[in-house]
Amino acid sequence: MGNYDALVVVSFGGPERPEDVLPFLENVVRGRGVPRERLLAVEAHYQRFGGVSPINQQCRELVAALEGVVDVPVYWGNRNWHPYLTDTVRQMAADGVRRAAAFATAATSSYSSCRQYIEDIARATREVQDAPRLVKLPHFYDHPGFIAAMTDRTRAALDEVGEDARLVFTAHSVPLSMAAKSGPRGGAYEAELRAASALVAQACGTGDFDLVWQSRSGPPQVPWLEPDVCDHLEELHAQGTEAVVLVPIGFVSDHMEVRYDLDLEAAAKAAELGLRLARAGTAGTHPRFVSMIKELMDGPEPVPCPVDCCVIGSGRPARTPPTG
Ligand SMILES: CC1=C(CCC(=O)O)c2cc3nc(cc4[nH]c(cc5[nH]c(cc1n2)c(C)c5CCC(=O)O)c(CCC(=O)O)c4C)C(CCC(=O)O)=C3C
Ligand SMILES: [Fe+2]
Repeated sequence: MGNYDALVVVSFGGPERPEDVLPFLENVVRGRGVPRERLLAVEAHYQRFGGVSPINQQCRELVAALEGVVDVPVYWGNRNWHPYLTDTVRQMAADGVRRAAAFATAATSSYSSCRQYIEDIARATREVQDAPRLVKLPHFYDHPGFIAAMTDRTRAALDEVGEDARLVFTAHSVPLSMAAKSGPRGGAYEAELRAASALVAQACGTGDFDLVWQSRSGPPQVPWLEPDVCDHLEELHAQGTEAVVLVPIGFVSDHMEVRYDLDLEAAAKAAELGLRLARAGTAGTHPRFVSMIKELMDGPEPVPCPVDCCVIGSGRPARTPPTG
């Protein structure tokens, strides 16, 4: 059983001032072969929001909600921007924390959504003297708490746009090479997202749904998961679909990918096509999502991922296209 003396939320991080946007983006893509044009395009997304990513405020709200539910101190640290996980772990050590549960704000298996958080945790505990032990809580893509929260959000969107709407689940695209290497046997990223989507669709009374991808990055010659959400809206429109609910099943809060790529880009595409569109919320601080985190802490000690699980080559997505 749990037996933790603290909880730490481990997240992606984001800038909160215009001048921090580019340094943040450079942290995210360091060594990943993302073209400069893509970086500058994404910089413009952040600047359109005043240089403020919504993700940090959402993490603060999750921490506040957790403080009302768990009976140990709750900390928060990021991969790509302040507060950095290493600084948080240093504070935890100073506070005398010895063994903490680590909740990463990503539900699925893949290098980006799991292994990279394991590496972040390992680096932070290595860099800090007398660091507490951090135990990463297990994946939760099919946990009843996550599914209940997403079902509630999806039902609310169906109420908004009409029960006849088609359910279109979306998640962050990743390179095909990363998707293939996810989970202990490969292919887990897509399989887990499809399983979560099916559970939410079923709870909304349908077996009929699509799973599509968004926020593609990387060089154009490297293949990523498809179809893209906007292309899919065109396809649905061509087939006579009149209403769509977009469900961001691959994200746990309404951060920049959701606000920009869905609420601006996909919404503009739907308007152009004359499709009725509603976007379901993310789990955020839904009470069932928050209580799920406590349940994960109270559950059995998680079995660590196998050492080669979700590892991609040098630990990075392929930078050159496959040949042949
Ligand atoms: C699977 C996945 C998740 C879900 C799991 C999880 O949540 O962890 C996720 C979440 C997020 N991704 C985010 C932001 C970005 N992701 C980028 C780039 C990339 N994402 C990738 C994958 C994922 N990303 C990949 C394979 C890349 C290519 C570069 C690389 O191989 O690493 C870039 C670079 C610019 C660009 O888009 O090209 C940015 C700015 C934010 C914060 C948003 C905010 O600020 O509110 C969040 C929560
Ligand atoms: Fe990302």
